[in-house]
Amino acid sequence: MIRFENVGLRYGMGPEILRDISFQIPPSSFQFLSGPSGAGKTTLLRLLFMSLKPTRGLINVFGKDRSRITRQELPLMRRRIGIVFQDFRLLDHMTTYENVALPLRVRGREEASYRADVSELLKWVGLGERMHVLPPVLSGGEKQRAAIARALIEQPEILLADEPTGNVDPPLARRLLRLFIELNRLGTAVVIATHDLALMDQVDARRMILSGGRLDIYD
Ligand SMILES: Nc1ncnc2c1ncn2[C@@H]1O[C@H](COP(=O)(O)OP(=O)(O)OP(=O)(O)O)[C@@H](O)[C@H]1O
Repeated sequence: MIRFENVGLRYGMGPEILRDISFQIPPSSFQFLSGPSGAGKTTLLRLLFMSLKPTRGLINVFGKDRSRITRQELPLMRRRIGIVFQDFRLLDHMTTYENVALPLRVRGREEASYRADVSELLKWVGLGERMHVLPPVLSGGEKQRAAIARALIEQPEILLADEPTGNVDPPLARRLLRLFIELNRLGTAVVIATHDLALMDQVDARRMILSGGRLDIYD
């Protein structure tokens, strides 16, 4: 589904943050991406989401060579990838419901065609009662779940989540993890960047560990 071959990345003239990174994300797989702070987890997620280009190596996304994907093709490809950013990136002047529905609205879909889907998804992440409030009044965990719902509304084939349990207490972290596992059971590939060892210990999943610019994989 996504394949990296000897990928390297440096920002500007800086040092190489990622070096000779090779791995595959198979369809319907579940993996954690871990490593110390500054190891390059967010950078690797950005390469997966195609918001960064590698400085060397090959990246193949859904059968296409990344270097041949045009700017025009990118939005369509990205629709197949859901991403939850570390800082959520919710729009404060729109309700939770509107935030989640936004990707569909942008595509010109009629509200009547998606209203039930958005409501159902918000109920699934436990925000049924918070649908019509603005993000500033949501708790950190609620914002996190709203961001997850927005990433899932277009039924992506792969979900990338950057420290999704970073701002929540352990019971909520377990609940979010159950949500990701359930999503994975339904067929979505999941990549969770985290340095929460306790979280990783709860699932027997593949671990991709970044350190010193290199990636080690433990299946
Ligand atoms: N836009 C940028 N320009 C220059 N350097 C950057 C940029 N973004 C990240 N870096 C550097 O790249 C390295 C990796 O950063 P990255 O955010 O990918 O690490 P991380 O593993 O996600 O860290 P954390 O766990 O703290 O979120 C760091 O040294 C960081 O300072």
